Amino acid sequence: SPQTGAVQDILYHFNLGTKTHNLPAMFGDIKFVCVGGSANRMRAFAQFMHQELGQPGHVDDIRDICEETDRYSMFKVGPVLSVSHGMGAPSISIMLHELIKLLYHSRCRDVILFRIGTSGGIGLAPGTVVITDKAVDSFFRPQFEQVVLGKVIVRSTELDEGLSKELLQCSTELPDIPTVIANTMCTHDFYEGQGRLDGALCSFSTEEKLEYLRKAHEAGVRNIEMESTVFAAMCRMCNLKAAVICVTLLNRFEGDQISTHHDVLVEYQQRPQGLVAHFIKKRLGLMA
Ligand SMILES: O=P(O)(O)O[C@H]1O[C@H](CO)[C@@H](O)[C@H]1O
Ligand SMILES: O=c1cc[nH]c(=O)[nH]1
Repeated sequence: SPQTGAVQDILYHFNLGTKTHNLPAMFGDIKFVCVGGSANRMRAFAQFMHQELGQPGHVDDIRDICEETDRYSMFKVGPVLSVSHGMGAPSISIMLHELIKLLYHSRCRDVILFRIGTSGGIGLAPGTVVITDKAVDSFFRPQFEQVVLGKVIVRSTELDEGLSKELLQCSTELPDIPTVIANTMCTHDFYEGQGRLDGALCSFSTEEKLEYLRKAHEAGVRNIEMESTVFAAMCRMCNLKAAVICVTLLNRFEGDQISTHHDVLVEYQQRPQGLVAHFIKKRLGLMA
């Protein structure tokens, strides 16, 4: 970008900057970045990684690097950065602009990014982990459209196939993480945008909903969430290896409401985290 070499760069939503912080000293050793919607999940993931990597100190001492702002949360555990991105494309897009600049200013090399999230499944048992093959839009196209200067720019959402396969291999080495590689549909809404009948507004019938989900299934889509296309597109444009790993909370052929018990949902959310932790430990040569 023409501006990243400027005298000062302020990463406003992180409350970090090149003049105020020694970014290479703070982040220069980062090799893995994990992102997900919720700040609490990303804190829990950092605490989990702290244990998994046998880091010194107490988990309760892992502080939110962005605590001065409540837009995003960020935690660092050795070579792993865990960052929240909120819900939807605009929120993750802003975060990724600043994250990618942070990695650039910190002179990080060979970083892998993972989105560890939740999703609605299509024809899968709840709790199944989906590693994204193609991230597709609501028309099942593997692309992300961004309006720039009043014009639509179309970017490819292709992800790293080798990385996805390596993650699938990791899932076979762990107990109780049913995992598939499949297409993920990214929408701009949780309710009507995902064909839900239970929003404040609904403009279609049950049969029309099911027909859309069937079409998605035919296009190889097995889960629906709200950030994968922009995440894939931005990482690809910046030559960063990336993967999307989301657990399904329900089977959308069977309903719209997420009525599963809270404890079960918490366990489901830990599945992508366990998978990525296993991958990271293998990459770091920490497996027995
Ligand atoms: O589990 P996270 O990462 O929050 O992501 C999913 O959950 C949110 C909707 O509940 C959307 O942001 C969707 O993409
Ligand atoms: O159905 C779901 C569940 C989680 N996240 C989504 O975007 N959709």
